[in-house]
Amino acid sequence: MTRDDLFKINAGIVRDLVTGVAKFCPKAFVLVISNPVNSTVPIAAEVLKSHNVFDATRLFGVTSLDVVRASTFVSEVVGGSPTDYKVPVVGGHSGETIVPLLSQITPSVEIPSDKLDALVNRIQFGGDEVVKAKDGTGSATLSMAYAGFKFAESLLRALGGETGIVEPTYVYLPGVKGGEEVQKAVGGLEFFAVPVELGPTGAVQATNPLPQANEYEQGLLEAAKKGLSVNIVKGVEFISKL
Ligand SMILES: NC(=O)c1ccc[n+]([C@@H]2O[C@H](COP(=O)([O-])OP(=O)(O)OC[C@H]3O[C@@H](n4cnc5c(N)ncnc54)[C@H](O)[C@@H]3O)[C@@H](O)[C@H]2O)c1
Ligand SMILES: O=C(O)C[C@H](O)C(=O)O
Repeated sequence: MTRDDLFKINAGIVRDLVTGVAKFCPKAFVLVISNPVNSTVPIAAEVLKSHNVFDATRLFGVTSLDVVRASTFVSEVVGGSPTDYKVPVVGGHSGETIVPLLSQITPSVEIPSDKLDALVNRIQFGGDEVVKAKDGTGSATLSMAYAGFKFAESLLRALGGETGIVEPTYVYLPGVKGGEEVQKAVGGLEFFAVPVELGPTGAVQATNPLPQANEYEQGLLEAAKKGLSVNIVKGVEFISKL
């Protein structure tokens, strides 16, 4: 089962939960982790829009697990510990829409060219690997819990006034400061995951790491854009065609 296969079940669940948010707690911060995140976040946005309570700075798709996996798999290739590396991962949260920017790892590391394709593939399809191994009994539940906790904790710290907190997250670009620049760089897509600075009001500033992407990463981005545009339309139409 792919994340997209989950659409049929989860689209309605997310729609109904977010309808509750729109009606009863419209100022809530909504962190969507249910798959397919690429489509469930657009569904949440459409529901909130239809109730005239949409604020893009309060809606987040949780993509932290891709960054957790990326730093883990990078450390397996170059040595050290996962916590030694910060790997920007942009795009979406499924297969080829997950784009690790390995040229921007900090501290900078050299990935041997004969290991590059396999490493990128493992980062993109690590979640599918787990789903397949669990054979119908769920997904990467514990790592998802860790990723969800990590993101929620960062947001709570930022809401509490701590500064300089940046997390990767899948956001509605036109509604977040700095998002329009990213949107231009991704051919007009409305949703895309980039590192976002969190603050007392939610998403305060999206950063755009795309201009520094190398040729290899530009190729990955092209494939991601195609996949994402289909996923986003699917989410939006699920609500607009009701
Ligand atoms: N974004 C990520 O990084 C990430 C990572 C892993 C899994 N996921 C997604 O998280 C979701 C949960 O994964 P899991 O492995 O824990 O699945 P799971 O099947 O183990 O658990 C799903 C839970 O949802 C409950 N549920 C079903 N319908 C519901 C409803 N209408 N309202 C409220 N709860 C309902 C079920 O009772 C069950 O406890 C899936 O959509 C999965 O794809 C996301
Ligand atoms: O639930 C899935 O399909 C996989 C999950 O999104 C993951 O990244 O582990």
